Amino acid sequence: MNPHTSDTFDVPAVDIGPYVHGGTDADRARVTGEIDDACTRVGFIQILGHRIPDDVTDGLAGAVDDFFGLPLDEKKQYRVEGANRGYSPPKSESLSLSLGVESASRMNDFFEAFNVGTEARSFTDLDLSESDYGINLWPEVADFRDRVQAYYTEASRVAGVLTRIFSDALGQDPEFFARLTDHSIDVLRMNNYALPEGAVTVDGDLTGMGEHTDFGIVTVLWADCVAGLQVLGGDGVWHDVAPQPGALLVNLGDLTARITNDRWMSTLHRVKPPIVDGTIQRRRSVAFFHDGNVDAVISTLPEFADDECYEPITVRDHIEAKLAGSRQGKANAKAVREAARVLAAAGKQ
Ligand SMILES: O=C(O)CCC(=O)C(=O)O
Ligand SMILES: [Fe+2]
Repeated sequence: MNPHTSDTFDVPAVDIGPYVHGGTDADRARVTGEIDDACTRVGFIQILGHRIPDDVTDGLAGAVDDFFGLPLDEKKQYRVEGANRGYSPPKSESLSLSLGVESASRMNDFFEAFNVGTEARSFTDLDLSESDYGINLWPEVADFRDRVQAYYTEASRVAGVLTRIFSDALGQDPEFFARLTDHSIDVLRMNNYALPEGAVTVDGDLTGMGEHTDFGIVTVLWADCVAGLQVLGGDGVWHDVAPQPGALLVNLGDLTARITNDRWMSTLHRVKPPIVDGTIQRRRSVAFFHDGNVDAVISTLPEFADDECYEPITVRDHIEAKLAGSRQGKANAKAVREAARVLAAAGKQ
């Protein structure tokens, strides 16, 4: 364990079963109370009772292995310029710039990723632009598409259950989040943290994935059991976090923090995979980002508003500013609150 992290950090576990397969009002009230507590204190939750079948997650992990096992030159054929889709090679992104923290003069994150997501054309009754959503590019890897889509469907279902719980936990009408997400920009990002033996010196700046907050409403994260994910606690210290057996890690994104004026937390996190005998231990994760309708205006609910409220913003404008940071190196000047938290923690690393 990193000497500057601590094992006393608790990511609360919540069994959402009563919202997945039914339960009494009291069971549901227990779930909303626990979710409210976890979102208020931590912003990360271990979710149990999600009922994603093991064979679906096994299929996802196999698809991830098959794709990232391809030679780099082959993977690079799946790059898509200008859209949040396809392959991102190591060191093509710098997540800390999505926060406007000026730590980087080059792209420092060594993760490689493959993104798929919701396409505008799947909403046949709406006039949406593919430039806001993106067209998927599927690699020529046997059964990749079927295996990834099977998991995508499940992750999307779980995100829907979570936002239903959020509506109740925030005392809103049950359809509050459904209205913001009925043509949501959703992206599934498969991450692989691995560099060939001897290929790299992990110096001060190079990192698995730089510190960031997630951009949207909620993220559903599957990760293998290799250490590396670190979460910034309320104590200003980075803590190691791994999923419990059978659990998915869920964290809130910036848009939910805006809706609640930071009563619920969009928590900073980063990935530093362990280095054993000079080699980075391979780690895999798959994040399902549920970001909301491109044209939804995200405003703070009146009951959480105060003098320092966030300005209303469309999902489109918010996501564009964040991606311009991580992908194009344009520091996001609007992430003032998140950047301040990273800088405050810097002295404690
Ligand atoms: O790899 C992980 O555990 C986290 C990945 C992550 O934070 C992200 O993709 O936004
Ligand atoms: Fe993240």
